[in-house]
Amino acid sequence: MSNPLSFVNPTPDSPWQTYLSQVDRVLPYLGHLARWADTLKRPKRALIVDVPIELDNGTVAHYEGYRVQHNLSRGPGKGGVRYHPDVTLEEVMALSAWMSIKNAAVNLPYGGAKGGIRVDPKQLSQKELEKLTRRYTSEIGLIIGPQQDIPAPDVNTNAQIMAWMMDTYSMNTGATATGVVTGKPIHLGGSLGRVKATGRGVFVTGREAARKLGLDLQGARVAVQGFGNVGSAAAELFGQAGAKIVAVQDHSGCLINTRGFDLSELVPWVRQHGGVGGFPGGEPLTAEEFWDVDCEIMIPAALEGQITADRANRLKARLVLEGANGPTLPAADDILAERGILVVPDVICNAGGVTVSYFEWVQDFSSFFWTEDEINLRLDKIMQGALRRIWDTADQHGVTLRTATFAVACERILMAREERGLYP
Ligand SMILES: NC(=O)C1=CN([C@@H]2O[C@H](COP(=O)(O)OP(=O)(O)OC[C@H]3O[C@@H](n4cnc5c(N)ncnc54)[C@H](OP(=O)(O)O)[C@@H]3O)[C@@H](O)[C@H]2O)C=CC1
Ligand SMILES: O=C(O)CCC(=O)C(=O)O
Repeated sequence: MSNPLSFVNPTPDSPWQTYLSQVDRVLPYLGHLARWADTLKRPKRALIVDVPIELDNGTVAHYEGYRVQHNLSRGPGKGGVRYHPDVTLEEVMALSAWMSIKNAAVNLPYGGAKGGIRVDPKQLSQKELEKLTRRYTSEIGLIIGPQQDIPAPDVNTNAQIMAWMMDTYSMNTGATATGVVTGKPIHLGGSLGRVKATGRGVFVTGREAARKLGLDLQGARVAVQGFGNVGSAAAELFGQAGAKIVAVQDHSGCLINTRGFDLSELVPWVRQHGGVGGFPGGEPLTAEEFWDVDCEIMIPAALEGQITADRANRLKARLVLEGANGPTLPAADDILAERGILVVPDVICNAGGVTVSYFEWVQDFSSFFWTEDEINLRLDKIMQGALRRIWDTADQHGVTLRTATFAVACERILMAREERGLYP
């Protein structure tokens, strides 16, 4: 059970505890900035809101919603909104903190924020989902805005939900504010390339990491957990590069196909049926067997805490690409490092989404829109440059890519904190 009233006493094995232990590991590399490190260990601001809606059957239901702004030293808050029955304040705190690190690692002019509602959206009608989104947006309207904090999609949220958020915020403030959220539909100020951007970033960082390992993507076997926005887009790009997607898993099922799935059939199947379960082009596996699959690349692209110590000991992959936020527990991280399995951490691996969100925000301000080629080229360049800098830091200190990413990012955040000073 989470302890929502304390920033400093995390629930064991919670995402917030994982994040705090990742910060502790970077302290030796922060030099004089380490004196500011406690700034990173508590969010700047955490808002809990009650979201009441009238259901289609006439009853009133209350949902708990959150928006946490972890750090705003480098710019407005930025980060997605998650709808999931397991969302807690502690989880949103961790997700917002990872956004601070991620945005700084890629050198975007943002702080870190994240939001969520504890709800199973699959139980709601489209009308109820719209009411929930609009009420939540009004409640967090106190702290969001194009220059304050800019939400975006995350698990179980999408362009339609961003459109409702943008419309609600605009109605409440009296002017259309396209820059208040990113990940919008294209004709409402959305950016080309945003839907697949996170998966593209996973692919770009994965391709660079594979090159370093001397791992040929042609014929490489890839396992993907979570076949939603991130997992499916990454799978398609690896497929196009000649890799074989040999195992996929989500809540609806877990499948293996050692010859490689036909993605031109699997992707539409998932769109139509809501999950991989029942897809005829593969053999069923148990959820636990997924972690034993023979593969070169493992892409966790679902939720936090999936790679436990036990699973880390069993993993066959040479390369783990963290499409999800926080998929690896700290003990598992150590085991993977000892076993020589390279992990490209979430805070750089899945930064492609927020990078194209940044492009969207910039395009909205200038009302001048770029082509998809321009977006993908700029994304590739930024991701490759950020990864190169992180790799140099890892080599310099002899640390993992995760600690190196934290070192680069925390230095940028704390330098901004120091230069801005403490007093109003
Ligand atoms: N969207 C984005 O731009 C970004 C997302 N991320 C991160 O990527 C991850 C996935 O997000 P996204 O693809 O957007 O979300 P989606 O809602 O599009 O997809 C989530 C996927 O994960 C699956 N899933 C959820 N829980 C489990 C579980 N316990 N075991 C197996 N599969 C599970 C879902 O399956 P089912 O529907 O069956 O539950 C679904 O396939 C999250 O960690 C998110 O924070 C990171 C950066 C940006
Ligand atoms: O696009 C964004 O602003 C944020 C995406 C996000 O939530 C994430 O990177 O985890």
